[in-house]
Amino acid sequence: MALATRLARVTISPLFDPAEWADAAPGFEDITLHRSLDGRIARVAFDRPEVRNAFRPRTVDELYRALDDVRQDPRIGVVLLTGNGPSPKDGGWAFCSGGDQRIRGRDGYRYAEGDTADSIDQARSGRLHILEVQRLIRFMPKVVIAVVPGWAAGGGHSLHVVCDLTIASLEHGRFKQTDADVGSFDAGYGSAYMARQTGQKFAREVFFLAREYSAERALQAGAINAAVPHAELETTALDWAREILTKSPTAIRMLKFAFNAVDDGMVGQQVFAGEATRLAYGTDEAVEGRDAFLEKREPDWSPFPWQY
Ligand SMILES: CC(C)(COP(=O)(O)OP(=O)(O)OC[C@H]1O[C@@H](n2cnc3c(N)ncnc32)[C@H](O)[C@@H]1OP(=O)(O)O)[C@@H](O)C(=O)NCCC(=O)NCCSC(=O)CCC(=O)c1ccccc1C(=O)O
Repeated sequence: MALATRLARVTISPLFDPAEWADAAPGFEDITLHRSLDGRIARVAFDRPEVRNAFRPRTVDELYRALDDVRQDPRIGVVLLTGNGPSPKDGGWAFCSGGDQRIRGRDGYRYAEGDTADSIDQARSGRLHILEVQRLIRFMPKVVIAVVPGWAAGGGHSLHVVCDLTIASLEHGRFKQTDADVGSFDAGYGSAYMARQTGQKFAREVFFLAREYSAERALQAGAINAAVPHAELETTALDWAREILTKSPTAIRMLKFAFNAVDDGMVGQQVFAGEATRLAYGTDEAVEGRDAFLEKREPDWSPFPWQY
């Protein structure tokens, strides 16, 4: 979007309550990142409403940086992933409409100075690193809530699927898996994990027919957690986030990785096991093993029974 148009937008979204959030993190062009005033909730938002929040490589780079930043912030327990809006062009709302088709090349999505194919940087190869963002969401030990104010389409649909929870606007939330319309296919979490959530028949319908579904229909299918009045979307998401923050961080972390493990194969086991090992390091028994090594003596396991 041209700088003048960006400056002309006085609020990033009517759903965004400035009283809840500290100043935006600087340095991003295609997304916004805010932390709640108490620093415990992050709001990461696509900020390309004029193209239904489609992502280009720069968007994905920024999204990865923002999510990794909040992943490493020990104060943050919940991340709201959403889309700013509405579109200044036609008032339409979007969570995300997937890869920006204007700069899609034969080897993935291309870096470009401007918005269109004529400004593609020929020196850089195409990317499909939204999949890296999917993995970051999947493996971060925090709850990620997709807050869907409008369209979740294509790769944007996949992103909502991979988030831990989804809350959508009753009036404007729309779900459409357009991959097969544009010769793309998310053969990973976007499809297989969706089938886990809703069952094979509905997931195959969503992908094979690429129809449009309302938030109410998505709720009925078990694809989302809640459909709420548009004006209450972000306040509801904040309420859910604050409720989650009343829980034990360790319990939530272990639960997320336990939910993941069954579908993530040995990587899922590894992630869960890594957290279990860290917990075990906190015991006197593990401390004895470390100390014995450092003191060049045999470990004394006698104080530690073979628990059952
Ligand atoms: C989202 C729509 C259904 C919304 O329809 P509507 O409300 O009628 O709005 P439009 O008039 O169509 O759109 C307004 C405006 O936005 C432009 N636009 C919308 N989406 C895109 C987009 N994705 N890229 C570029 N531009 C977009 C649109 O052209 C209009 O511009 P004007 O200049 O005003 O005319 C509808 O817009 C729609 O269907 N959009 C396309 C959705 C789509 O097909 N997305 C790409 C799917 S493939 C993908 O996402 C990447 C692949 C990928 O990520 C992936 C690949 C492999 C494994 C995993 C993945 C993964 O999914 O993560």
